[in-house]
Amino acid sequence: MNLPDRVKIVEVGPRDGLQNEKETIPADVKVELVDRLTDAGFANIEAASFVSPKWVPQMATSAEVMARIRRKPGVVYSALVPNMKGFEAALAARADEVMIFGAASEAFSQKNINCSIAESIERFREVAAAAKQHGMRLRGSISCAMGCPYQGEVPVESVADVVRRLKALGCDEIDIADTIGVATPRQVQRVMERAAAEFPLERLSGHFHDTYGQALANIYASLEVGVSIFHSSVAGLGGCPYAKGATGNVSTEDVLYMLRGLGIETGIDFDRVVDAGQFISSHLGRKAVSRAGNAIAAKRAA
Ligand SMILES: CC(C)(COP(=O)([O-])OP(=O)([O-])OC[C@H]1O[C@@H](n2cnc3c(N)ncnc32)[C@H](O)[C@@H]1OP(=O)([O-])[O-])[C@@H](O)C(=O)NCCC(=O)NCCSC(=O)C[C@@](C)(O)CC(=O)[O-]
Repeated sequence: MNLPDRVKIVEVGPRDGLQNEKETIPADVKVELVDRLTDAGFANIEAASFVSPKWVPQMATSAEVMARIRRKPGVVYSALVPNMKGFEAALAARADEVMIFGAASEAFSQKNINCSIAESIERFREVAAAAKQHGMRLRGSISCAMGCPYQGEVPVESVADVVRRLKALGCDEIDIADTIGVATPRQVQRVMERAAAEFPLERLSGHFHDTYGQALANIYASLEVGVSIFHSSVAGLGGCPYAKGATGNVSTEDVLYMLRGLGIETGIDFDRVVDAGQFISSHLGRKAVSRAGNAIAAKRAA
C-alpha cells in the first residue's frame, strides 16, 4: 500500500497539551516551549486558546504568550476560538489561523461549549466570515468523532454531517478527533473514508489521543487511506477538561520516530523535539509521556 511521502504535523502541545494542567504554568515557560517548537521546524503550532477563562483557566495567558513568542515567517500559529469574543482576541493577538471546534456528539457539545451542535455551527458562522474577511486560515475540529465519554458510540453519519457543515462554513482544514482515544484502526479508516467523501482528503487531519494505546496504530491506518496531516503533542502532554480520564495526544516524538522509520518526510528536527519534550516535562516535574522521547533522553544520559 502506498503511504504519503510527506506529512504535516500540527504541534498541539502548547494548547491542547497544556490546557488541562491544574497548576498555572507561567507565560515564560509557554513562550519558551513555543519558541523551541518553532526552532524544531513545525509549520503549524497550536499556541493559544481564546475561550472563557472561567471554563479553562490555564489558557488565560494566551494573549501574553502570542505577544511574546518569536515568530518565524511561514509558520502558522493557531488559536482556538469558540465565538466572536474569542475571534476578536485571536485577531488582536495576530493568530494566523483560528480554529472553531464542534463535536459529532450532542452530549459532548453541551458539556464542552454549552450549546447544541446546531447552535455551535450558528456561532461559528460569524467567526468563519470574520476569519475570511481578515485573510486568516480557518480550521474546524470535530471532537468525539469516534466515541464520546457521555454518549458512547458516535455514528459515522454524525461525523459526515458535521464535516458537511464545517465545509459549508469555508474551513481550510478539518480535524477528525478521537477525543478520548478509544478508536481502533479499522474504525478510523471507516470514519476517514466517510469524511473524505464530503471533504478533500488532503485537507483532513487525524487528531488522536492515546488513552487506550491505539494512537500510533490509528495514524498508520489513516496513512493507509491517504491522510497526510496529523496532530500530536510534545511529551504526550494533554487531556481534555471535558473528557475525564482521557490522556494526552499521541506524543510528537513517537509519531516522528515512526514516520522517520517509514521514510516519510516531515521537515522537523527530531532531536530538538526531544529537547522540547524534556524541557516541558522537567518544568511540570514528571516524565514525558513519550516512549521515543524518554528512550532518547535515557540514551543521551548514558
Ligand atoms: C464557549 C463558551 C464561552 C460558552 O460559555 P457560556 O457560559 O455558555 O457563554 P456566555 O456567552 O454566556 O459567556 C459566559 C462568560 O464567559 C465570557 N466569555 C465568553 N466567551 C469568551 C471568550 N471567547 N473569551 C473570554 N471570555 C469569554 C463571557 O464574557 C461571560 O463572562 P461573564 O459575563 O460571566 O464575566 C464556554 O463554554 C467555553 O469557553 N468553553 C471552552 C471549552 C474549551 O476550551 N474546551 C477545551 C477545548 S476543545 C478540545 O480540547 C478538543 C480538541 C479541539 O482539542 C479536539 C479533541 O481532542 O476533541
